[in-house]
Amino acid sequence: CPPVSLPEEAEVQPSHPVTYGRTYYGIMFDAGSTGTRIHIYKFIQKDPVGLPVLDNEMYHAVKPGLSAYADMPETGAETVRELLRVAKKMIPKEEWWQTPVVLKATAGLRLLPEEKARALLDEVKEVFDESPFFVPNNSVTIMNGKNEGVLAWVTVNFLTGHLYVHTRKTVGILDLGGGSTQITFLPKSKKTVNTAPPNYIAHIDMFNGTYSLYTHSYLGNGLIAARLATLGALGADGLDWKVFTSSCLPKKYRDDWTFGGITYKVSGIPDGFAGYKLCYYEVLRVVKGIVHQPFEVKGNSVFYAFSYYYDRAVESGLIDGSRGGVVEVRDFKKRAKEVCNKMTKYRPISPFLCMDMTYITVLLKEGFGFKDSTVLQVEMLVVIGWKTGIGFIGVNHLVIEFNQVHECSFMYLCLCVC
Ligand SMILES: Nc1ncnc2c1ncn2[C@@H]1O[C@H](COP(=O)(O)OP(=O)(O)O)[C@@H](O)[C@H]1O
Repeated sequence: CPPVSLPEEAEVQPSHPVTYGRTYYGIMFDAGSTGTRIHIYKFIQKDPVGLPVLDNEMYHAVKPGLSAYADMPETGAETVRELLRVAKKMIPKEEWWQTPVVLKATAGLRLLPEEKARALLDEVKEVFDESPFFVPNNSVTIMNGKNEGVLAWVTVNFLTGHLYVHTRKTVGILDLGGGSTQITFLPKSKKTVNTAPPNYIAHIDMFNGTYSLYTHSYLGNGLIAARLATLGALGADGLDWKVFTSSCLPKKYRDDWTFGGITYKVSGIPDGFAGYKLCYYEVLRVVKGIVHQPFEVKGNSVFYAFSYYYDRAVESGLIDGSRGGVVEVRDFKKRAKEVCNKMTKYRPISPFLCMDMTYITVLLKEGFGFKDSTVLQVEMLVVIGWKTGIGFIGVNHLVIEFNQVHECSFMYLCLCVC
């Protein structure tokens, strides 16, 4: 039973290879804060007037992300070169020259000083230029947070069958990355739009209409960046000797922990206290006064939550990893309390599980202002190319054509590899 319903007009393509028609390939890199991922697509154009459809996707990932190489941009770009080797193996040689290669970086590079991010992008561009693939203009860029949120919204609403002409009933999205977190939904009430900071409203053109979405990307509020902020390690000096402590960590825990290429000494508070309550107040500082509460979020909208919401919900046993599941905000809170108050039991999973679960709880409740009873659909979004909108998306094992919405004028949706 697929976890999402199909759009009414959607036609699911059989997964067996189609052997006729013209074949195209496309390469998309998702340069996230915690890893760099390559998606290699094979498209087949069945008839000369139609859009190409997805026949196959190949995926490969490396850790850490590009931002870990902030001081060694050439080494960072080498990770991209390695991944391009995979593409060379997968794509027939005679197709290389017309296979576009694109890289979109997200929060990891947004968090770096501009000149360091620039150096990384330049090195990657050089690797692209040296490759036999087709390098379109602006093929190596940082995607802005607004587009990241909007694309995720388009993706999930397409998959859940909410994207059609005159659509009104849609679902919201909550994406928790390593460096940033995004919230996007289509407000039902005017008050949500009028009370939001103006730059939180994105106007998108779809199906010859304009939709005003509430969307924001909070840079530094991704799960891993929030750990640093909770520990007070964000932008700190004296990293050689300082030990960053937290009551969200097991008392006897002490280790080196690396994020974004920087290593931090972190520990619990050996002769102090650990547990949910103290942890709650520690992580509250990372959220309070930073995250805006949209007027409407207290209502009954449906939200899909993915990325680290999904990862942690699975790890803490809230949902089944193969199916995803429906949870209420209070379930995250209940599980956070349990994990924090029984840290030794959960330590083998991750010493950070208490901090992470508490952060998720605080972000949802104190940050966005969700009620305990708000229902979240927590899914693994195996998104194929959502960041470039190349056009095909899958949730769990379901892969759907995206190109029936091509009549829209939304640029990402309309971008196709041809
Ligand atoms: N192809 C993918 N399919 C499903 N989840 C993914 C994929 N790529 C990344 N993720 C999830 O995204 C999260 C990490 O986000 P990341 O992209 O590294 O951070 P950011 O968006 O803040 O730069 C993790 O929860 C990871 O499981």
